[in-house]
Amino acid sequence: MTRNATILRPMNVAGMMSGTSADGIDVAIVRIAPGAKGLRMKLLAHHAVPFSTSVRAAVLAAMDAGNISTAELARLNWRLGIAYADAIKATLAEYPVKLQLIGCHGQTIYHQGVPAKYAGVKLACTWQIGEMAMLAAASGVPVVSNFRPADMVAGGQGAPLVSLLDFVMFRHAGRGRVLQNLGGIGNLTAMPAGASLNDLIAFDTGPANMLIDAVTQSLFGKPFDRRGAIAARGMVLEAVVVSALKHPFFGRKPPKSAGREEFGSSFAAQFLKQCKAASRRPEDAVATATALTARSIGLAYCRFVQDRMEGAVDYLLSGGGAHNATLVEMLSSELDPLGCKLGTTEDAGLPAQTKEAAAFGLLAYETWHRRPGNVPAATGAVRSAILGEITYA
Ligand SMILES: Nc1ncnc2c1ncn2[C@@H]1O[C@H](COP(=O)(O)OP(=O)(O)OP(=O)(O)O)[C@@H](O)[C@H]1O
Ligand SMILES: CC(=O)N[C@H]1[C@@H]2OC[C@@H](O2)[C@@H](O)[C@@H]1O[C@H](C)C(=O)O
Repeated sequence: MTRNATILRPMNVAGMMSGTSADGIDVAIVRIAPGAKGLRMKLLAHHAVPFSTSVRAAVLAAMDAGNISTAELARLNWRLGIAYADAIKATLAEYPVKLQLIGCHGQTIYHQGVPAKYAGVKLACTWQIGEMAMLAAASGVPVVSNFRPADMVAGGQGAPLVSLLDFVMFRHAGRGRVLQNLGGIGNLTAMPAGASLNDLIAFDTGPANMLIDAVTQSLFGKPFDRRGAIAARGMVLEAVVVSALKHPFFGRKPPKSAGREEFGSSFAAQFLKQCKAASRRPEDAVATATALTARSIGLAYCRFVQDRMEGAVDYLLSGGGAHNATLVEMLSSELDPLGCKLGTTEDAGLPAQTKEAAAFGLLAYETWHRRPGNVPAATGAVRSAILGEITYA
């Protein structure tokens, strides 16, 4: 397959995402083709491959690490390369699609979207790891990866990048739409009815499942609160929610991005301490973490989005948190009174668990055609940029 800067060709592209929850790798194979009104995308296959316990532990340790050896990072980089290679092989064994390209996000182990002083200069930085030579060799097709730095060099926060897919797949001429992903971190893309790419509002909303997972693991020894069953039995500790919402991230104006750096182990430890001081029932802590996610999203919508939307608004959820019934119910209590009709991306054609992976398929397609993939209105970049680098098979 040769690369062509001007002629867009239909392609089968696999997007691969392993996110801040560190639960595993989502693979979405999409058919992307030019159409009269822009690109058209169709989901051909989706496969989720969980990380093994040891890989998950290594990823979490690297993400929350104050201290990690270079040797450990190098090994993890290669181990993740093997995990991505295994994930694409498993997907293609189940869905034998003729692939032409892969877009692999890699695993974020550090993200600092805002410049800070380091070694005599101010810089922002981000790092997604996973040895892509493994993935290219295993799949036999070129792999686009390392999407975030080019946006940051253009003055953006390097995130969120999913906004382009939100625009391509979900914009609506007559209805406002908010796309809310509920991964480890939550993010939203808001599009007023008939919006152009420059009219988007997009930013990270704070923790989605990250805190719920940490609290559930610590108090119940389970990696997540399946369907929100534990939270449903608990009572929300209002004072703890109010205190947690004082974290400066929530009040900061977009563009903004977050990660375990803000809402990882030390935030969870402090939150748990407050919950334990307020109640002896562990399910109350899970309910309170779930309420914090819902409340922070409601507040973000009020503060940064509502003014820009007119008329009916579809609020479409995606990501693993869309399966948490208690979280969805709490979100509904926050958002219904603000005129938002809650649904999932599935209602508009893309299953909740596939959206982020599909986004990296689209971004790879754009890079392959030497077209920009960032949305400056979302990341805060001063210009658009072609994202990523290519590893050939
Ligand atoms: N059935 C379920 N019930 C409740 N929660 C669930 C369920 N399935 C998944 N989740 C939650 O979704 C999380 C994974 O979501 P997802 O894969 O969308 O996140 P991610 O891609 O790792 O994160 P990010 O989008 O921040 O990069 C799990 O850690 C869990 O908390
Ligand atoms: C640095 C990084 O990996 N950020 C992720 C993370 O997970 C969710 C949220 O924080 C989002 O900003 C981003 O991922 C999605 C795919 C994005 O860039 O749109």
